Amino acid sequence: MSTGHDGPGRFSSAAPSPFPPIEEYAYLSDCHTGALLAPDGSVDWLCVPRFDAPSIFGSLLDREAGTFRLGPDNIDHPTSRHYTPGTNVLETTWRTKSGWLLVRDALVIGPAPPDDEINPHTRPPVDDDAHHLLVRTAHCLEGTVAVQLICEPVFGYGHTPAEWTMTGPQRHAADATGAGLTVRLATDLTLGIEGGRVRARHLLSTGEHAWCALSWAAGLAVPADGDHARALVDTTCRYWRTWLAQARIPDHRWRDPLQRSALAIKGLTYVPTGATVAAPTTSLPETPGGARNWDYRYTWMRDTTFTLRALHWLDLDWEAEEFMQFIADVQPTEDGSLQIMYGIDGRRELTETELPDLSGYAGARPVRVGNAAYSQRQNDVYGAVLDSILLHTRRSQRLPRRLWPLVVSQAEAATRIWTQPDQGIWEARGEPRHYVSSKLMCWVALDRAAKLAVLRGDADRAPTWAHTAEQIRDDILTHGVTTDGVLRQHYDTDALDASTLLAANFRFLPGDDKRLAATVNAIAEDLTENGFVLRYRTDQTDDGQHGKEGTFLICSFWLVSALAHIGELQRARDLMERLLRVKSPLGLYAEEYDAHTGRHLGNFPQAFSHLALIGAAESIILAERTGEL
Ligand SMILES: OC[C@H]1O[C@H](O[C@H]2O[C@H](CO)[C@@H](O)[C@H](O)[C@H]2O)[C@H](O)[C@@H](O)[C@@H]1O
Repeated sequence: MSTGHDGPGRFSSAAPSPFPPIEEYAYLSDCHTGALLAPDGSVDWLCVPRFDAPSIFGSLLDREAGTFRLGPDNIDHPTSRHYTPGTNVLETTWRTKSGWLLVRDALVIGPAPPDDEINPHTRPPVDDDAHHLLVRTAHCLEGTVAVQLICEPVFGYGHTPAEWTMTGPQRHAADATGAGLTVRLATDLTLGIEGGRVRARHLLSTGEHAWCALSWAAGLAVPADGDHARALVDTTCRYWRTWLAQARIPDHRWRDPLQRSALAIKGLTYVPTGATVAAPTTSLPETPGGARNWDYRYTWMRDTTFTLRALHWLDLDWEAEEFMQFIADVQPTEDGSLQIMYGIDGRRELTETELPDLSGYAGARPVRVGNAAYSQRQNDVYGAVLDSILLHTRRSQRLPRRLWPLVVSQAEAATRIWTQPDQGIWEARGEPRHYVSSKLMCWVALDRAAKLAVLRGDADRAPTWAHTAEQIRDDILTHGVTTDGVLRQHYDTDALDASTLLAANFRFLPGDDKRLAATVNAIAEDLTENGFVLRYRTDQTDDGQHGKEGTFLICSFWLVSALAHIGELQRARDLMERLLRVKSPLGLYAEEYDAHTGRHLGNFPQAFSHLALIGAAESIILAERTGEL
């Protein structure tokens, strides 16, 4: 593989980076896998058949690891890009010297009922309707445009170039094979094989259409013709709109970002199991050119349960139903507690390895697959799960019988471990510590478990769990607060940590508590860069990593919620508006934001950022409506 750089993390100053900025990618999803599209019309990331499979288009991580372009010849910058409203279908408009072209891209999912049958109160159609098909249509709006198609898969994360064979007599379909996988490209253009790629070029005039589709479905089913291809794009639009129609999105000036966040989150869901990935990518760097590169294509208990919390507020409850099944089915560890993360199919082992042949995004190495965090002890996980079960129980007015053993085992696990150090919510790879946010989430675990026991009428367990919750609370307020009355990162430091903002989100402390106000203000003043929140200062924290990182978007959104909770509504609104201004051109967020360069950093799009956006908007909107939270 080419490195495209002259040393780790160092690009020649003469040549601009060949990697588009992370925030310029568009995201498509069929709820089995996701694709990232660069502004020039190239699919730079696609793993098939599902999120955690090896990539077939991996240019995101190495410019020679495979790509698939459809767009005008000789022009790289579109005039505009937007999602078809209410969908995860992309529309790109190009203006060339001789004409205008519209390209639509969809990872096909559907069928959905016709628009007039949308009923927000009924369950949507069975939504495992992915076609395992990427459809791309082109329409010349005016003049003439030379359309170029280049499809160059490289299988196994850039390892195995495709071997192409034409299928059928007309050179309108070809199969690419490599690493035990075959995908089929079909089009109305005339294809030519050039080694590991196929290419086509065709002049379209006003009103003319072209299409292509890539299939990895069983039987490699492809559209019959252009009408069918366009109908599949429309089907996909209907699918997303049908899904979105179930949501109760407040009629507020933030309606658009709320909708986009809901669509992004749903697009991170793996429908066969109800699990969500933290992000569809691996190894987009948290430090430019650096080594903080992780694989996020797994389901973290924390990320998913926080996601469900956000979706509940939008009345999107079916996702919680599915995920409850998932957690009831996954295999716990030997002591009965849940792992902190699983594969999207419930797999327990996520062994981390490096792919040394890949250059990494803009030279950021290593590229990792798997995630060693899976075997860590992170004591917040029980609270995240039990909070989610309580919320779900209240919303659905029933506690499914099969979840009760899980409630008991997680409450017992939290009771057993809350006094012990752990790796914390940030998954530090240094020494285990007595993290305040981990203990706070253990309090959440026992507090929510006690409430669930009351709902179930379990008179024995409810008081025991409530008593343990009180013990944890006392312990935190004794050891977890500095002499300035601020919640600290862990018991042996006075350093700040944005995860202590969860004291507001999970109502560990009431809005008028002085310690909460002191913590929120300290974080706003001392843990920010240009007003955006760091999760902690890397020079004050033993996280087992090197190098600085950007501000963490979830932490900035948490600060919005916390400011609203302590009654600082105008400060909350101001920060929310700033955060909305730094969204990507298509309304998406990565994990981090570099407050100095304005660039997004880390995996993209990131569920954490979008779920916290919804939570922050909720805090402000509720406060605006009622004058209280
Ligand atoms: O930066 C260190 C850690 O980064 C990842 O963890 C982060 O992402 C997780 C998924 O969104 C999230 O649950 C966690 O709170 C974040 O700190 C990475 O997965 C870890 O391996 C890594 O140590």
